[in-house]
Amino acid sequence: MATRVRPSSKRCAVIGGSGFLGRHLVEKLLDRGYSVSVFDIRQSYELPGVTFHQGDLCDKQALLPALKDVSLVFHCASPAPASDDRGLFERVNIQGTRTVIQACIEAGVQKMVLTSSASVVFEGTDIENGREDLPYAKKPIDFYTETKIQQEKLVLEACDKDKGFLTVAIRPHGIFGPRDPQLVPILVDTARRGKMKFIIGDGTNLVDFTFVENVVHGHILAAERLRPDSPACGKPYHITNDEPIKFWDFMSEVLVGLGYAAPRYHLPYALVYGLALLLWLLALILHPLVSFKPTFTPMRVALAGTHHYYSCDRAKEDLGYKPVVGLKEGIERTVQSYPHLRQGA
Ligand SMILES: NC(=O)c1ccc[n+]([C@@H]2O[C@H](COP(=O)([O-])OP(=O)(O)OC[C@H]3O[C@@H](n4cnc5c(N)ncnc54)[C@H](O)[C@@H]3O)[C@@H](O)[C@H]2O)c1
Ligand SMILES: CC(C)CCC[C@@H](C)[C@H]1CC[C@H]2C3=C(CC[C@]12C)[C@@]1(C)CC[C@H](O)[C@@H](C(=O)O)[C@@H]1CC3
Repeated sequence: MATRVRPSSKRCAVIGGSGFLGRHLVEKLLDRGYSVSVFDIRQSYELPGVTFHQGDLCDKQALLPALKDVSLVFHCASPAPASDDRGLFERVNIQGTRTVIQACIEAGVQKMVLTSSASVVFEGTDIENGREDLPYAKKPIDFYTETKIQQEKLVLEACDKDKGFLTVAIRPHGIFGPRDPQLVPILVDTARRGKMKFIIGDGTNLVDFTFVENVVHGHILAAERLRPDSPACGKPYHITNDEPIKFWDFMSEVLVGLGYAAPRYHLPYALVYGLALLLWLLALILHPLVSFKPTFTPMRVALAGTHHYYSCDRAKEDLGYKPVVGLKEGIERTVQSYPHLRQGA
């Protein structure tokens, strides 16, 4: 009888490895002596020690070669939240994740770490020091969040010690850092269009922003601690900088660091949220005739005007997690990394 070769524990695959978080994760894995397969719908760089497989994660036949001899899979692919395309989110985050799980089991993968999001419990109202036992949002604030909830449930439910397939989910919040295509570029674009003069609400709401290297550290700890006897099996973990900051202080530090003025004038939260909702509805109704994407979506306004910070005590206790880069240093390194987004550049 042919014996199955057990994949080497230092061989892993990163699905979504061409993305912002994915590439930082790949770089750290290489530093730690892993050999890495990247599976992504696009290839955005080349690195020695990395094998690229280009394809859609909804296609099992395309995935299987990337998972050959791999014992550990990180799944950090998702369509960008700004696309707000319900069909795409459902296809990739829900059906695609089912396909990823099936492909992993078929390929003999032993561990899977999902990048989920702390937003799976966020409904647009205050969350202060939220723990992982908060219920999933009953009314998720957008299609992205709705499908991230389904995705997390699928992955955690697939954890099966008897079959030797272990899963865990990492829930980061507000990832920022060099090469981020989202937070800093959108912020600067909004400032350049003269729309970052206003503070939504009283400006005292506390939020987690998490430097990308801390998120990577949380993923690797989870992967390395995931064993049949570990409390991490089938569980979600918040990973943050553990330094909640006022949302508008964070925005101001980044803007000022890049040479733009900090927002100064206050607008009532309910007014801005109502306007954002109206604009979102208008964009939906007019979609077949004209296409426009409002900057201030209900999700962004809710994130800008409420408390949303999370406890990472569970990650500290079960995974030995501790942030490796403080918020101040993270902001400085991020600002330095965007010379092309400076005022006047
Ligand atoms: N950026 C944040 O603030 C944040 C916070 C919490 C959670 N997350 C989660 O982290 C993960 C990574 O996010 P990111 O910010 O690096 O995004 P990103 O857009 O930079 O990376 C996502 C990657 O997924 C790939 N991808 C998308 N659809 C695919 C498909 N059908 N098949 C194969 N590859 C596909 C993209 O090409 C891209 O390279 C996502 O799951 C996201 O939900 C992000
Ligand atoms: C126009 C201004 C009011 C705000 C400009 C900055 C925003 C573009 C970002 C501020 C907080 C960010 C954020 C996300 C996207 C970009 C912001 C809205 C996420 C929604 C991206 C997806 C993640 O899963 C969410 C998470 O749980 O971490 C992010 C939350 C913060």
